[in-house]
Parts: sequence; structure tokens; C-alpha cells
Amino acid sequence: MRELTVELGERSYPIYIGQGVLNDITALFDRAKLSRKSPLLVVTDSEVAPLHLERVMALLREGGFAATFCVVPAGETSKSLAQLEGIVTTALQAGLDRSSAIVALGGGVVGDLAGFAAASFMRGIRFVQIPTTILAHDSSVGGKVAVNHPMAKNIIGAFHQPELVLFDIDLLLTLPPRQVKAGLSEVIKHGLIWDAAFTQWCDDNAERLLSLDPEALSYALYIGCKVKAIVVSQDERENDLRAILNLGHTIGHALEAVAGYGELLHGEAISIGMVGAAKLAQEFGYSEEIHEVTKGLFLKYGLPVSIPPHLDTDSIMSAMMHDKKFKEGTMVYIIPMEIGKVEIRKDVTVEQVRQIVELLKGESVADVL
Ligand SMILES: NC(=O)c1ccc[n+]([C@@H]2O[C@H](COP(=O)([O-])OP(=O)(O)OC[C@H]3O[C@@H](n4cnc5c(N)ncnc54)[C@H](O)[C@@H]3O)[C@@H](O)[C@H]2O)c1
Ligand SMILES: O=C(O)C(=O)C[C@@H](O)[C@H](O)[C@H](O)COP(=O)(O)O
Ligand SMILES: [Zn+2]
Repeated sequence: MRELTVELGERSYPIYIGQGVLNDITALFDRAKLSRKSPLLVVTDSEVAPLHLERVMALLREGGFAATFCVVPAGETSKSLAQLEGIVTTALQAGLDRSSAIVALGGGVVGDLAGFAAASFMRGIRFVQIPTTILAHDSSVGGKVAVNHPMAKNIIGAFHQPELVLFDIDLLLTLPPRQVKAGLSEVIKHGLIWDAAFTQWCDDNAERLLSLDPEALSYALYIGCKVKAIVVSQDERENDLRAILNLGHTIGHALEAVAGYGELLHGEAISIGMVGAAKLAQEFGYSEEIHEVTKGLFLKYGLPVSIPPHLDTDSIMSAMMHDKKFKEGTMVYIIPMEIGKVEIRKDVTVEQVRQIVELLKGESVADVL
């Protein structure tokens, strides 16, 4: 088992990563001082529940915790105010109090939804992340929790840090291939923004990761969580540095909203967005090689690199206007300077991004770029 710590000044929390981590759940919950006198609520989704819920509930009850659970429908559309209300109803019926904790057993959807429930129930109770997707190495760390609005992604939310993250690699072994690829998109992102050597490792180990080799997965998720933990420790509330974790998301979130939540998976949408950012980098004098390496990497992982042509450009641009990185009317955009290093630019114009969107749709704007 590998351990990382997210340092947030007055407080910190551990991330445990490895095969069989769940076996230590009682000791790790005790280390986090979670109460046995107040009920816990485990939130999961309809695809994870039949696979992993029974074992988690048994381990918690064997450890003397009074745990109950609720199950939301699998998929992005559960990141909604309606499902939030359902979790709060279950929490009230189960008698949760301010010493209780919510346990998110699932991917990023469950983590964001349950985390926002924990952030808002009784104005905030503690919560634990037990990620079950590769993508959730990103979503379980850093405290961004939210639900979607039909017009915009993650637009109703909070910063609410977990007490601990238990990342048991064995839970990932039931993931379907499309979800494996989508999750690896954020792994690749962490290399592109921070670590060129890790990016090269991802290029060299694609087959091992795509085949869920536990050792390769453990290493990749450890590095991914480490990059996230370093960035969040330096800028918890995205005043500046943390924006780099949003590489590819300006276009990516707009694509998710326009395509319909769940049609285009988050990892697929940001893959396209990161290829777009790499192409846009040439506008600012950076090497064409960045785009070639970025596009080649996502293609090697079977991830999309172009926008589905049926998605309307005006609708994409309209959705993009809700991007939370917009400040004082200025678009904030993450641009790669080289593999492993990005910059936060405030001089990217909406028109430049529109041209990239059209390029990503395969429409010819060759004379522009
Ligand atoms: N808060 C953050 O910092 C952050 C970071 C990245 C992504 N996100 C959010 O995370 C969401 C995407 O997360 P995701 O890709 O994990 O999606 P997800 O939670 O919907 O999980 C993907 C699918 O796989 C199923 N599943 C989950 N674990 C499984 C397992 N072990 N075996 C088999 N099936 C399993 C789920 O039921 C679901 O159908 C998006 O909403 C995105 O905005 C948030
Ligand atoms: O943690 C962050 O900061 C990120 O940007 C991580 C992203 O991968 C993640 O998708 C996040 O939810 C996007 O943040 P948002 O503020 O654009 O909703
Ligand atoms: Zn993301």
C-alpha cells in the first residue's frame, strides 16, 4: 500500500492506494477518528452496488460502525439536485447527525454527488471517498464536489475535503473497457500538466494500463494522485495554480453539456479538449510537437480526438460561456508550453477557441492556423 497526504495548512488528509486497502478500512476509519456513535451513510450507484456494496457494508459492520446505504442510478445524470434531495432524505431517515459521515463508494459521479451532500447536509458533515473508477483518482482528491445544471457542468457545488481516500485497486478490476479508457484520460492529463517523464511512461505502458495490470495501475494512480495532491496543497480553492488541473476542460465541459450528460464520458470530452488546447498552443508560438504527442497519446489509448460533427458549434460556444474559469469577462485558458508544463493564459479570445472547435470538428480552417 502506498500513502500520500494532502496538506491544506491547518488540516491534512491521507490517500491510501493499493490492492486490498479495503481490508484495513476499520483501522483507517479509526485513524481518521470517524464516530461509531453516529450512523454512516454509504452512497453508491446501481452498477457498483451489485459488485462491491455488500463487502463494504460487511466490513463496516464488522468494524462496529452503524452503516446504512443508498443507491443512485448509475451515470452522469445522477449528478443532480433531485438525487441530492434523495440522499438528504435517506440521511434524515437514517438519523445522521453532525458527527456522522457520508461514504462515497463509486466513481466521480458518486464522489461529487455524495461529497456535495456531505458539504451541504446540516451545513457540512465529514465524508470519505472510496473510489471505484480510474477517473476517480482525480475526483476523489482535492475537495471539488458538485452537481450539474442542465446548462452547465459542476455549477452547483462547494470545496469540501474528504477525511480520507481509500483507493483499493482491486475495485477497479470490474471496470468495462470504455470506462478504463475514459479514466486514463485524467491520468494522461496529470502527466501533460506536470511530469514529462510520467507522460513518456504512459506512452510506454499503455497496453499494461488498458489491460488493468494492477502494478501498472497502482503506479499510475499513485503518480496521478500525487500530482493532484501537490497542486491542491498549493492552491486549494483555485485562486491560481489549481486552474492547470482544468486542461482540456473548457471545451470538454461544453461538449458534455451539449452532447447530453453521459453521452460523451467526461474522460472522452476532455481528451478532445486537451487535443484542442495543444493545437491552440501553436497560436502562442509553442511547438507543433506538443499537438502531435498529445493527439498520438490519446489515439493510442483509444480516446476521441475530434468533436462529433453533429454537435453544433454555436451551442458548444454558448455552453462554454458558463465556464467557471471566466473572470471579469476574461476567458482563462490552460495552454501547454511543452509536454509536462502548461500555463494559465488570460489572452485567449473566444474567436480563437471557436476556430479550434471548428478544427476539432474537422471543418477546414487551415488558413487560420
Ligand atoms: N471533483 C473533481 O475534482 C472531479 C475530477 C474529475 C472528474 N470529476 C467528475 O467525475 C465524473 C466522472 O467520473 P467517472 O468517470 O468515475 O464516472 P461514473 O462515476 O459515472 O462511473 C462510470 C461508470 O462506471 C460504473 N462503475 C463505477 N465503478 C465501477 C466498477 N468498479 N466496476 C464496474 N463499473 C463501475 C458506474 O456505475 C458508471 O456507470 C464527472 O461528473 C466529472 O465531472 C470530478
Ligand atoms: O480538481 C480540479 O481543480 C480539476 O479541475 C479536476 C478536473 O479534472 C475535474 O473535472 C473538475 O471537476 C473540474 O473542475 P471545474 O471547477 O471545472 O468543475
Ligand atoms: Zn476532469
